[in-house]
Amino acid sequence: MQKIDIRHLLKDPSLFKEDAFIDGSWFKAKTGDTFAVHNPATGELIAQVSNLGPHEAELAVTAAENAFQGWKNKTGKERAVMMRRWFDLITQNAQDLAILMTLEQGKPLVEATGEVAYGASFIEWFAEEAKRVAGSIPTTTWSDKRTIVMKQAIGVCVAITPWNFPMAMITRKIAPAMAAGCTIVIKPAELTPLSALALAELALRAGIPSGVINILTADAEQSIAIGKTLCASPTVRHLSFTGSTEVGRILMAQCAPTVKKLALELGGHAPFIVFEDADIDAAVAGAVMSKYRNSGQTCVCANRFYVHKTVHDAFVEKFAKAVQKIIVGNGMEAGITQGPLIEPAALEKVERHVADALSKGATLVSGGKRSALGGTFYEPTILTNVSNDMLITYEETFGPVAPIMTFESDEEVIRLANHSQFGLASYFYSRDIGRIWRAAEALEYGIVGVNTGIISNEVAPFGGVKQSGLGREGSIYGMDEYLELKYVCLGL
Ligand SMILES: O=CCCCC(=O)O
Repeated sequence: MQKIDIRHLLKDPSLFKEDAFIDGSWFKAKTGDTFAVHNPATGELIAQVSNLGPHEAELAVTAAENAFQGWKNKTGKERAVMMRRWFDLITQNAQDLAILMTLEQGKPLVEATGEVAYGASFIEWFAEEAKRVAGSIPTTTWSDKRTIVMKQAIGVCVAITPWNFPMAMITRKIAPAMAAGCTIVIKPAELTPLSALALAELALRAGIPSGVINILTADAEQSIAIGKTLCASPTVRHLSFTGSTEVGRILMAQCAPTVKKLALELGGHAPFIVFEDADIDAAVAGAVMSKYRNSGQTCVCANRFYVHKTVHDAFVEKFAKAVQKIIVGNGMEAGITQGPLIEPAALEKVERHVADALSKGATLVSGGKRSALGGTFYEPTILTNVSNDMLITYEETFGPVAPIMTFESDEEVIRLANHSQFGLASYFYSRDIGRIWRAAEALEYGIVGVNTGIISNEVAPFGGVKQSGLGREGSIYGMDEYLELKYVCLGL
C-alpha cells in the first residue's frame, strides 16, 4: 500500500517521526525493519515506524540507567523548570499533536484537542509537585536516636501504554516518574506510536537530558518480546501498564522474579445508575458523554445502565433523542462527534456483544449495526430489556453500545453494580444527599462519578480496585508510585 504523506497537515512537519527515541537520539531498528501505522478512519497507510526488538529494549534500559543519577540529583525545581518548558511546547503545538492523534487513533479532532490539554495537564501538575516531595521526622520513642524518613526516586521505570489515549496515558505515567527523579522507557501501543514520538521531539526541544525519556516502537509481535525483556530486567524497578486485565496479569507474573513495583490500570465495567429522583436531562447528558466518548473505547466508559423502573421510559426516550445527534465519521472532518473503532477486531467484538444480547431478548432502540460509512464505523447503539446473562453486562465491550436494565430498590442496584470482577469507575445520578452518601460509600469502585459522566482530571486519583488494577495515577498520590521510603535511624 502506498504511504500517504501527512506532514503537510502539520504546521510543524518535523513533529512527524517514524524512528524510535533512545538516549536522546532518533533510532532505527538494527534489522532495518519497520511496521505500518494506518488511519482507522480511512485505512490509509500513514507511517512506517521502526520495529525494534529486545536488543534495543536493553539499550533503552541502559540509557535510562545511565541517565538516572544525573536526573535524580537535580533539584526538584530544576526538573520542574524543564518539565514546564515541555508543557509549554506541547501547549504551543497542541493543534499538530491533535491532528497526529486523530490520524492514528480516529477520535474526532475536538476530542483529540481535549486529550492534548488533558495530557499536558499531568506534566504541568507534576512539574509543580516535583518541588514538594517531603519526607518526615516522626517523634522518637528513643531519646538517644532520631527517626528520619526520606523519599527517593525508585529508579528506572517502564510505561506500557494503550492506543485509546495515545498521549494522556503516557504523560500520566511519565510526568510523576520524571518529577520524582526517575528515568523512563516507554513502549507505546503499536497502533498509535506517532503521538508518543512527537512528545519525545518536544521533550528534546525542552532540554530534557538524554536517556531520561526513551521510546521503543514495535509491532504487536516484537512488543511481546520487548515486554518480556523489560519485565525480566533487574535494572527496571517499576512497571506501569494501562490496558486489559488479561495482559496486566501476564505482566504481573513476568515481573514477579525481579519483584518490581507495579502500577496497573486495567479493564473496567462501569455501572451507570439513574435513581428515581435523578435529574433526567442531566443523567442523559452524562450518559452520552460517558458512554460515547472515544467511541466507547475508554476504560471508564459506562458499560451497563441501571435505570429505576419508574423513570426508565422517560430516560430511554430522551437518551435515544440525544444519541441520534451523534455524528459518525472521519474525525478530521468538522462536526464529527464519533470516530471509527480502532481496528476490525474491535468492531467484531461490538457486533458479537450486540448479536448475543439480541439473541437473548434485548430490544434494539437505536443503531445496532455497522455504519453505512463502512470501515470500522459502528452506529451509536442503545439496547433495552437487557438481562444479566448477556455478554455485554459482564465483558468490557469497548464500543458505542449502551445496554439498559431496570431496578426497583437501592439495595438491589448496588448489589448488581458491585457484581463484577472489575472495580474501576462507576456513576450514578440522584438528588438525595443521604442516598448520594450511601451509594458513594457502597460502590466497590476506585472512582465514583455523582451527577456527572466525566470524572478524569490531573488532580484526581485515577485507578481501580479488584481486577481493575493497582495504584493510582494523577493527583498528590500519583508520585508515591515512583518514590521509595527510606528510614534512617540516627544515633546521637
Ligand atoms: O482507558 C482508559 C483511559 C483513561 C481515560 C481517562 O483518563 O479518563
